[in-house]
Amino acid sequence: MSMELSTAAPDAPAVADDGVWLACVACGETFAPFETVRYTCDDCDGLLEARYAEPPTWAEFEASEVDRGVWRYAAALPFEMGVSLPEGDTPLHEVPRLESEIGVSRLRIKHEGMNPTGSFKDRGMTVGVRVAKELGVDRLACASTGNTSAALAAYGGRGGMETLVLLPAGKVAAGKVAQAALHGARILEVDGNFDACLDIVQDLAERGEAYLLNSLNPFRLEGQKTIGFEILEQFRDEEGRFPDRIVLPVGNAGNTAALYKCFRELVQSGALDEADVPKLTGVQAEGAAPMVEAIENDADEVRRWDEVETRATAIRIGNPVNAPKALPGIRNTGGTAVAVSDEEITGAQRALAAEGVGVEPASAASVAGLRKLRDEGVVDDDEAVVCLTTGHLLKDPDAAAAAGNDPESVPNDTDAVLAHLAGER
Ligand SMILES: Cc1ncc(COP(=O)(O)O)c(C=O)c1O
Ligand SMILES: N[C@@H](CCOP(=O)(O)O)C(=O)O
Repeated sequence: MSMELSTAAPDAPAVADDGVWLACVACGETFAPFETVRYTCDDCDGLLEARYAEPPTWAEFEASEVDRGVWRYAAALPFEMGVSLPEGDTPLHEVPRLESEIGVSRLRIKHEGMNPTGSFKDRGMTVGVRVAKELGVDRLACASTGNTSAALAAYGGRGGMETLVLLPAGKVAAGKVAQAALHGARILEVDGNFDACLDIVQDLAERGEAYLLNSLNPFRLEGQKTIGFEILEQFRDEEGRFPDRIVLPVGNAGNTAALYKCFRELVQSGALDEADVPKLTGVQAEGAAPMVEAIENDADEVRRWDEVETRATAIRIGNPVNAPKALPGIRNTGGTAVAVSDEEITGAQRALAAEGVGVEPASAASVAGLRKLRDEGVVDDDEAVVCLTTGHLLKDPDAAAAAGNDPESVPNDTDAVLAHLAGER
């Protein structure tokens, strides 16, 4: 089964339902999409992806009844509408000071922290929960470093379903645990890292105890694919040109896989020239960088890291399950991957915040990675770049407080406040 950028649109197999089916990216076997719950290939256990008889065109998006957000791109999704809050339509910020400091021809920040629960996961959940309804399941579950659990709890709650989230104990930022709790999820804290939580959730799903809504679920990635459509439309409207490169943080590698799928579908329909496909450039924290290791070693598979650590807890992941989809995405678009230190991440978080863009640490990894690749000469000064920032600053208030200014105590008196500001004590 080809994961090449440029392949002809596939003919619909007999199992297709209204022009949609699931295909194994490893062996090519096809499956009916909504007949039974399935996450991986029955034959070889490979990853599945949704396929469409008609890949999408810009004209279909422009003709959409929904004028913004994820469901504007329904022509590229398995349904016309999902369980929606609504999500998507996030801003593409200009950051002139960072642009000139890093030294690229154009830099924009796609701030996915502006989604309803504060991260890109909402785009996946609106589709994933819709599919869960189609399949008739009643309990949804995920493993999470935090954001997936917040989105699952909100969208599952909205859909009137039971939600169960497994978190690595003590390793999830406060804002995210609070979201999952208030949106009504049952929270299980596991004495292990995210990858261990995902192993358990996969076992639960295989035993039919819950419907898994991590990015191993191919329909989650269909929703996340709309980040790509939106970036291309926003960037093109603004400048009449597509970005040369999209830089993004990588954890479980779902977004990398989803963006690559977006580009492949547009190339298939003729909506995007292969030469205009942005270079997918992944960034990981040094303490959790198995994808970077695989790219640097030109390896076909990613080695699972059992010990992972980083201040950017959202990407504290050692076994990126979407690697078989994401590695071709990086390679076939001419991109690369780079690891950054926690200090570099915090520096980028501060620089974004100074321009009014508040992001959580994992999100700032994209900007830290761009800075590093520019310093190393991997990124050219004439490139137009979009950095994806994946989650909102308030997700991790402790990290924000630690990276920001300390509050100063002053007396309850205006003259004393003025004296304090003038440097007298
Ligand atoms: C804020 C944030 N950024 C980045 C990532 C990594 O995204 P992906 O797993 O799609 O690589 C995650 C979760 O994995 C996240 O929560
Ligand atoms: N950062 C993620 C990790 C799980 O990723 P998923 O995309 O596979 O759900 C999170 O927020 O939990």
